[in-house]
Amino acid sequence: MTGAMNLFDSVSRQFDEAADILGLSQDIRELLKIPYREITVAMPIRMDDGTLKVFKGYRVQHNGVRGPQKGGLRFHPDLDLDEVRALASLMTWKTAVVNIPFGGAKGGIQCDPAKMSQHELEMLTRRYISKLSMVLGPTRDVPAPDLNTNAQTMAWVLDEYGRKNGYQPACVTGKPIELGGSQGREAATGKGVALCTREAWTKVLGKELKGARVALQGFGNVGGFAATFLGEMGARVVAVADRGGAVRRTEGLEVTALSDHARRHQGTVAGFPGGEAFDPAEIWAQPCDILIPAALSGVLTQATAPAVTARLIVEGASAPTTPEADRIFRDKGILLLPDILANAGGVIVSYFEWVQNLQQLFWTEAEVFEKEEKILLQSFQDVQERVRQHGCTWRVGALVLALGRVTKANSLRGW
Ligand SMILES: NC(=O)C1=CN([C@@H]2O[C@H](COP(=O)(O)OP(=O)(O)OC[C@H]3O[C@@H](n4cnc5c(N)ncnc54)[C@H](O)[C@@H]3O)[C@@H](O)[C@H]2O)C=CC1
Ligand SMILES: O=C(O)CCC(=O)C(=O)O
Repeated sequence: MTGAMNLFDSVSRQFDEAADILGLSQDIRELLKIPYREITVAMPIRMDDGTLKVFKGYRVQHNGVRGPQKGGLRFHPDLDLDEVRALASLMTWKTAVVNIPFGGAKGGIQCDPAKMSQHELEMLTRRYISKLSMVLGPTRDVPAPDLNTNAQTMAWVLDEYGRKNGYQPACVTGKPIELGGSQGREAATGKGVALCTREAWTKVLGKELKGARVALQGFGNVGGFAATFLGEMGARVVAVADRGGAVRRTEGLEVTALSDHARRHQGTVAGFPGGEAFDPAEIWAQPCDILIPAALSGVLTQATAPAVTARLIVEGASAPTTPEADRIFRDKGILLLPDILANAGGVIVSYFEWVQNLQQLFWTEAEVFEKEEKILLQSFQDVQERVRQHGCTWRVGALVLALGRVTKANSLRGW
């Protein structure tokens, strides 16, 4: 989805920039780049109309030197092994940036959930987990929600894993509260995006958040909650695009009404009466101060980046920016907060969910949000320190921090 360069090459290029700063040797680079394990599974499913369809699923466990491997499960028609590999490596760096005791993994199924029934999705999720359960588990690899998956999907994961292994709620995070999920996990990623946006906008750029114009691609779990929290902080959400359409309003969209509309219209903002419709492909050119990609990978490219007028970009999505677009933003003086910091709120609260499950404890939402903010703000400062020290971008600064922690763990283990 990144054009000429595949996503893993693109992520590897970013890795090399940070590895150069740290002076990492070729063998250590190889050790850190090559995933521990990559699995492809074929899943035959009897569809509701009686036909048999074979789906492809993937799980890449990139690195487990700092703890069990951790990362989401995504459903998308264009998903392939290369994309999952790239996203798995980003999880290793993300858990290291925020210093939680996990490695990195990612998985998914090549399917279009918009064209499938709940029953078909349940069968497919169960088949996927049944094929992979021997490499999953609370101390091995712990899945979570990602693009087009949610708490219900994680409930099926819990149930299917439990068939072979007994009831182990810590085997998956992002579960419904009723099944041992954590308060605050659903909103956690969007909350983290909003907190990072606030820190960068007010403390790094020295601007007022009240009235600042925000445009978002994606209004699902990440984009929807990010918009809600930023609205509460006084920002103006002026444009939102999703798979179904796009709406804008210079004076600011009413975010609560927009969320209600999306809930009642198959998750899309299309047709919202409180704004003007526009072509979703035009989202990057919308006049705004803060731009938040919160949907797909590889969407900010050499072709789309020149149109961006924002002063700050906050990556809610995983890997939305290609290296070419990164360069364009740097040259234009646009500050970009990378995914491995900006959207880490989700995995931070997944860590809290795992901890609560292992201890059979339940924390309140206020406790969860307070702890999330503490870790995220510390990580923000840690990255900022690397940026100052090396005069680099925030992406490279975050990677320098992460690679430092992972290589240290490697060497302590004797590698
Ligand atoms: N859910 C989580 O906790 C985390 C998610 N992320 C990342 O955030 C991104 C979004 O994930 P979620 O919000 O969980 O997914 P979601 O499935 O809840 O929402 C996805 C949103 O993207 C929109 N979208 C899909 N295709 C589109 C297209 N072609 N053009 C424009 N919009 C499109 C959908 O309409 C929807 O609004 C992904 O890149 C994911 O990796 C990162 C960290 C954690
Ligand atoms: O909550 C988690 O474990 C990981 C979510 C995820 O896939 C991500 O942060 O990109």
